[in-house]
Amino acid sequence: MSEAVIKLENVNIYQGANLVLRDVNLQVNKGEFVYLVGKTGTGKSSLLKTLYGDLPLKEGTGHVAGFDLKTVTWKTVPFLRRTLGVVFQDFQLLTDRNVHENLKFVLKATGWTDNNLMEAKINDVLEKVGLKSKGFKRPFEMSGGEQQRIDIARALLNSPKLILADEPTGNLDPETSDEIMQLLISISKDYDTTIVMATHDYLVINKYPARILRTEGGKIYDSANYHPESV
Ligand SMILES: Nc1ncnc2c1ncn2[C@@H]1O[C@H](COP(=O)(O)OP(=O)(O)OP(=O)(O)O)[C@@H](O)[C@H]1O
Repeated sequence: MSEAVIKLENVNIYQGANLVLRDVNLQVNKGEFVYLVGKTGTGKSSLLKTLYGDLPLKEGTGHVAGFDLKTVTWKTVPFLRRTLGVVFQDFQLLTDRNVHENLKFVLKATGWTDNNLMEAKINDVLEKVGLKSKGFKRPFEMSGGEQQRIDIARALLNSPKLILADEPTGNLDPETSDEIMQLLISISKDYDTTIVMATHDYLVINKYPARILRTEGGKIYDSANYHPESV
């Protein structure tokens, strides 16, 4: 049987008093790659924030990577975040440290203490993203595509079950976007990692077709529920 990494039932998502998405029922399984599309302001980021515990779940039930979103508090949210990797459009790397130091900072902040294990892990993730020789560089000495790879390397540090990516190709040229997509897809395949990727990039979606969640008019439409033969 497929293992659910995300399961939302009858969820209503609010920003303040505003109901942004209503009656969300969604299951995403281990190793699945899913796009999240929709016009600006229709709730893509709000959904992602709910999944990583940045927006509290007020109505409905939700489970992410084994965590019950209803019971996640400010005390337990760091544990949820450790089982997730989050990748943003703007890379959010520390500019005063080189790549290696950026990655080590995250490992220490998430409870790693053994220096040898940390070094091995940093090597591992840099190799996966194809930047093994760039550990000494600072973020501003790297191209946008390289910075995005580092951001992905950072997301991989704690071997996440789920990666949430908010427009990871948003600032990149088509060729570099393509390379980042190939990297994300290979991560999903090689590590059986579930990936949910918010994007406006239809070039990417057409080239790498996958299940699509679309936010529109306060609802989520799921291509997995679309069966033309039953219409
Ligand atoms: N911090 C906030 N406080 C109040 N309302 C917010 C907040 N963040 C977003 N909203 C509102 O919630 C709705 C959904 O926003 P959200 O950022 O989830 O959309 P989005 O689909 O991710 O948009 P984009 O494609 O521009 O990133 C919008 O009406 C927005 O104005």
